[in-house]
Amino acid sequence: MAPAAVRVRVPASTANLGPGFDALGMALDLYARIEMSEADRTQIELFGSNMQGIPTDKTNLIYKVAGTLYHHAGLPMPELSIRMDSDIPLTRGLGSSASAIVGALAAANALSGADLPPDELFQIASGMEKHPDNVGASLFGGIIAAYWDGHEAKHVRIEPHERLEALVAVPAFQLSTEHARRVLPDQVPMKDAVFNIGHSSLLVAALAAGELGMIRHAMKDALHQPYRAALVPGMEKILREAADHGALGAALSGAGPTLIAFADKSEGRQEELEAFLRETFRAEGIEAETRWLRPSREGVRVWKLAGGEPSFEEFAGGAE
Ligand SMILES: Nc1ncnc2c1ncn2[C@@H]1O[C@H](COP(=O)(O)OP(=O)(O)OP(=O)(O)O)[C@@H](O)[C@H]1O
Ligand SMILES: N[C@@H](CCO)C(=O)O
Repeated sequence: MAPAAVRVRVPASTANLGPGFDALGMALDLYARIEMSEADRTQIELFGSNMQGIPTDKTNLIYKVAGTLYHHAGLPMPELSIRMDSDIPLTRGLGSSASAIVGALAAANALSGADLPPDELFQIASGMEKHPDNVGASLFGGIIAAYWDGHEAKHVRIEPHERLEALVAVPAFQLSTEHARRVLPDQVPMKDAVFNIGHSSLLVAALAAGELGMIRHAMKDALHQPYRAALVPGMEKILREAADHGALGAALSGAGPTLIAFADKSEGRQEELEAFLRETFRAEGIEAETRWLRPSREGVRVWKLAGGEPSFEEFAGGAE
C-alpha cells in the first residue's frame, strides 16, 4: 500500500576521482533530506542556506523529477507537498543536482507505490544527469565504477577502505557543470586517452584492493582537469603538491570548483593538509571552506511515514 508521506536522506558525492571522468564516484557523509506527500495543491518549502535561489513552483527540479517517476511508472502525477533541506552546497562539485535527482526519484518511487527496483532508478537518474558517477554514488553509497552509453548504465560498487577520509575545500564561488563541460575539447590525443585508461584502472584496483598507498600514483588525469584548471585558480598547485602535505591523492571534485584531497586517517597530517589547501586558495584571493568528510557507505535511505514521527525540522536536524 502506498504511504501517506515519505522522507528520504540522500548523500552528496564526488565524481571523477581524477582520472575516472564520468565513470567514478564516491558518496560522502553530507546529506540532503526530502519529505514528500500528496496534496490538494503543489507546495514546495525549502529550508537552510543551501537552497537559496531554488524555485518553489512546478519548475523545481524535485517536482519535475517526481513527475518523471510517475510518468515512467504509468501513474497519474498528483499535486505534491515537498519539503527539502540540504547540507550540500549548490553548484560546487559535490553532486547537489544528483542528490536532488536521486532523492526525488526515491521519494516519488515510495510515495507512488511504484516500488521500482534500485537499478531502474539508476537508469532513469543516469539518463537525466547524462553521466552515472554522481547519481550512482548517491543511490548506492560507497564508491561506484560505472558507465552510461546513452541508453544503459552499468555499475559495480566498491566498499570504501575504513581508514579513507576526504578533505574538501569549497571555494566561495559557484561553477556550473554546464560551464565546466563547455571548456572540454571534443577530441583528445590518443596518448591522453591511454594515460587515463591506465590511471583509472589502477585507481579502481587500488580502491578495491584497499591499497591506499597506490592512490597517489593513480589519481592523475589528462582528460578534464588540465582544461578546467583555468576556471579554478590554485587548483594546479593543489593537485601537484597535496601529496607532499600528507594527501593520498587529490582531484577536482566533480566539475569543480571544490578540490578534494584523500587521506589515511591513521597518518595524522590532517591539520597540515587543511592549512595547505586553504592557504593555496587564499594566495589566489579565494576564500575556501574546508571540511573533513567520510565516505558514506549508505546511499539514499527511504522512510515511509505512518504518523507520530518527529517534525521535518527535527528530521533535518539529525533525528531519524
Ligand atoms: N535541491 C535542489 N532543488 C532544485 N534544484 C537543485 C537542487 N539541487 C541542485 N539543483 C540544481 O542543480 C544545479 C547545480 O547542478 P550542477 O551539476 O551545476 O552542480 P553540482 O551538482 O552541485 O556539482 P557537480 O555535478 O559538479 O558535482 C543548481 O544550480 C540547481 O539548479
Ligand atoms: N563527471 C561530471 C561530474 C559533474 O557533474 C563532470 O566532471 O562534468
